[in-house]
Amino acid sequence: MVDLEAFVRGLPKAELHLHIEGSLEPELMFALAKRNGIALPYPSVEAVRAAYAFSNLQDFLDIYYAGASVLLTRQDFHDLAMAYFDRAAAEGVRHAEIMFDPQTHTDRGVPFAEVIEGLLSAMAEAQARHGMTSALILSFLRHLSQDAAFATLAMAEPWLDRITAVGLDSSEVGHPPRKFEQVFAAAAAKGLKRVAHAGEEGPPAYVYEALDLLHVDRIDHGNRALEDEDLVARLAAQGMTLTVCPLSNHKLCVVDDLADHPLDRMLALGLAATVNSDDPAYFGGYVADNYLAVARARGLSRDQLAQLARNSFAGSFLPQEVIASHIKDIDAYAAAH
Ligand SMILES: Nc1ncnc2[nH]cnc12
Ligand SMILES: [Zn+2]
Repeated sequence: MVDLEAFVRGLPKAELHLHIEGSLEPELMFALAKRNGIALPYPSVEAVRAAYAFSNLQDFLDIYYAGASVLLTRQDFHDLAMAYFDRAAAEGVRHAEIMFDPQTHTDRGVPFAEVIEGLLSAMAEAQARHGMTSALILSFLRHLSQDAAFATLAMAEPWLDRITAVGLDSSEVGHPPRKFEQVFAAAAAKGLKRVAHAGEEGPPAYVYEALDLLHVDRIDHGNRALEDEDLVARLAAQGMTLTVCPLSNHKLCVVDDLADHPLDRMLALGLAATVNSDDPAYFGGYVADNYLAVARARGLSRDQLAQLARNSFAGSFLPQEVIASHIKDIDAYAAAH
């Protein structure tokens, strides 16, 4: 029997909650800053890492947006995404649905085309190099206006056939899903799927709004849904996928201690929970690290880990027959290990 780490790394997985800007490692941040002649407010890679101590979501977001300022050209976005795909492929990720925040870049004068063309070329290379499939989720920044989100959707128009879904991220409290009801309806009318961060720091009411007003296909995080029994029952009955991010939850103080993480409680309640890395360069681990950390902290069984991996494909936007084939691979892997 292989050890737990080897089991987790070999387990076929999909990653459903990954901000590509959050995979910018300090080493690449420095390399891109140099390439683009940008001065960073940190003297070294070690100083950047030392700054990654957060007491809440906003603390993190301030540093995350500052870090993204080194990304200027399509080559930068390509290199960023390739670094993620290479790492993810090496730890058993067969499919990744990655979020990107166009407004973080277009508001600095970086053309939308530079961002998306760099990401799309990396996605094609990941398929060729690793046989890894991927999809793009265009995320609106919720601290900005719905009009700004509409302008972003308009910019994306020439690429809509290569964008799978829209998402909603950034500062949650004070920016409820209802603020984006019309732009999500417009995205749905264009055939896009919908996801939204809800219940990370925001109350259960925001999860209800994501369901009832944004008509989401997945909830990103969803931790605070556990405060409302009726909501839990509804999410379970609907089979709504929750993209849970254990190391992020710990680093952003959504949970005080990983030993108190509710992941296995979610599974026991019948929720379709999955494990994801959110912003791996900032939170200290990629997806396998998240599986491992929560498995150790909560004493999860290999059956539970395999269930989480099945949930990741079942909650993806892949065609049903492709999902079924990945789940067959997980069944065979779990039986053999
Ligand atoms: N965990 C998170 N919550 C909200 N917005 C984000 N943007 C990047 N990571 C995020
Ligand atoms: Zn996130």
